Amino acid sequence: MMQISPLLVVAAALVDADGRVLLQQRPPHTSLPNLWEFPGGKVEPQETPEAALVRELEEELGINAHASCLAPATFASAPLGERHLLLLLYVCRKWQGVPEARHATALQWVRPAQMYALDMPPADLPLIGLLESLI
Ligand SMILES: Nc1nc2c([nH]c(=O)n2[C@H]2C[C@H](O)[C@@H](COP(=O)(O)OP(=O)(O)OP(=O)(O)O)O2)c(=O)[nH]1
Repeated sequence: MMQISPLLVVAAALVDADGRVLLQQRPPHTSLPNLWEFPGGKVEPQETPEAALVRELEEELGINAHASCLAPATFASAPLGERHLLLLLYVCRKWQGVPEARHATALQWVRPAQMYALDMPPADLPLIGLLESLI
């Protein structure tokens, strides 16, 4: 039987007071170039998912979120090249600081319904519907 090692990734739907969600654009020379994604990244060994997301939000956006403000929302399970992606999506409405694009090419705040018109990773598409009903 083929061995598949799942890749565990955590990501956040940061929601502002107007019900808009922050997306960041992946740089051109990465995998999934130029696509709009939820901020986040891989969970390192020995790290809880929440600690990983707190770390990624600080590294990628320079904001501080408390683990207790990360509400598990939904997940995606999808093939990703040779791997299999498990993407845990949290909703976060409270953080400190103003997000700045430290890794991404650009940031934008969008309503969930607007996400259908953006180029997002295929794994993210099933997540949009839930955000529409949640936010
Ligand atoms: N952060 C994030 N990653 C996503 C989303 N959708 C999706 O398929 N991914 C994938 C892209 C990457 O393969 C992986 C996230 O890990 P990453 O961004 O740290 O990985 P990477 O391969 O770009 O970077 P590297 O650390 O390997 O250089 O999950 C999403 O909405 N947000």
